[in-house]
Amino acid sequence: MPSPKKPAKAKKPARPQFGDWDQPRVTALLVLADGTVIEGFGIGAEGEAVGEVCFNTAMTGYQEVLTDPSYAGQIVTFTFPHVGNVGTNDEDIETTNLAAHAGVVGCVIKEAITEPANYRSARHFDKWLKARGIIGLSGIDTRALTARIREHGMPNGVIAHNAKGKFDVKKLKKMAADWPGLVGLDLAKEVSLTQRMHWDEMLWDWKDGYQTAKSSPWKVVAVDYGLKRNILRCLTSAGCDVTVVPATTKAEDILAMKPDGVFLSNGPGDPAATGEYAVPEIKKLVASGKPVFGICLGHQMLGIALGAKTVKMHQGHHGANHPVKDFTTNKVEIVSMNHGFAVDRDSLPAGVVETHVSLFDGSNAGIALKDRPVFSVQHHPEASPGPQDSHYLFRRFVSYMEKAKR
Ligand SMILES: NC(=O)CC[C@H](N)C(=O)O
Repeated sequence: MPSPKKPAKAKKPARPQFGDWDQPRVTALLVLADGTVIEGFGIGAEGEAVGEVCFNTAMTGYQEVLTDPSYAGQIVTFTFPHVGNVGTNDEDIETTNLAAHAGVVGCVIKEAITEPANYRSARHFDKWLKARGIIGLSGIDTRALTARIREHGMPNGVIAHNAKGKFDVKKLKKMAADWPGLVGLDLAKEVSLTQRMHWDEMLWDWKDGYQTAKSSPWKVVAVDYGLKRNILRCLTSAGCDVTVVPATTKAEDILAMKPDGVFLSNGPGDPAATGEYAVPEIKKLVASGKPVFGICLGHQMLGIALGAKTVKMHQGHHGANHPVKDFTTNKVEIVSMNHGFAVDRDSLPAGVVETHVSLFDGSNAGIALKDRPVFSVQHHPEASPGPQDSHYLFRRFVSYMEKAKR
């Protein structure tokens, strides 16, 4: 009897392509502290990381967002669906501390990453994420996640990527639930430069790229709590000769450098937790009478140094189209924002005025001392990414230095 024909061996399905929508395989998870598990495709580095999950509504500038040290301890969900499609380059990195992995621990995007299409692109976004150790997840309904954050606040969560799709979900749930969160967390000195650095690069120009400053009459010391490079470029382009110093630098050492003004940078973590190395030193800098300008974390810590309190926000502000009103000019500017804490306006002591307010939710966006050239804003006037409406603040700082010198 003829032997029955062997059935043809079933063809193994092709290995799922990276980020392929039709493939059912789950290679990444976002596990929230309340036990919610969101399944997606892994991108970037493999591993697990815990952080606070927030959303950012900017339509451009993902590379700047992901290298902004203010995002340390956070997982960013991009509401714009196409992230990664213009690739990455070495010029759009925001952190000053290239040695440290300063910035987000994870990112969540909707669509699969396409091949990069931009003349400035040097590297595929996926490879870049991997090289920076950023764990990513794609292919989920980022609108639903955003709506959830808007309603219930920013949850703590774990982002996990495993190419084999193997996860210990119970362990990840515990990891997310056990993480104490950003309140009380001091992260500024983790991301700060550890050595002084001189800065003379100006803002990017379409024709010439980054140029070096030729004349910089105003000597500024910038304290790096997680500084963004574009802030330094804005200072340089406004005529400042900038020396960046580590977060832990003493006020005496800063003043010994004889600056015309002192700049307090943005940065990650809880402003009320930065401890002895920041707020007490800022108090001394204010007492010196020198012009002082603070941005974001610098604004919040200046607020504390002046006697105000900071509070944790419900969903925070992370985007590039937030309206803010400047009471000193009565003008509205569209700004870039990235913060989860805010200065409580009701706690502002006598002598400190509110100069700016967020027109989204009425939260404080700027303060100034009545009798001294000391001021700060909650938003990011360097706008990287974002509109440039607030660049005038760097000129305001220079005008204070001019006045102080006269
Ligand atoms: N961009 C910043 O400087 C952020 C400040 C602070 N870490 C916050 O979340 O509010």
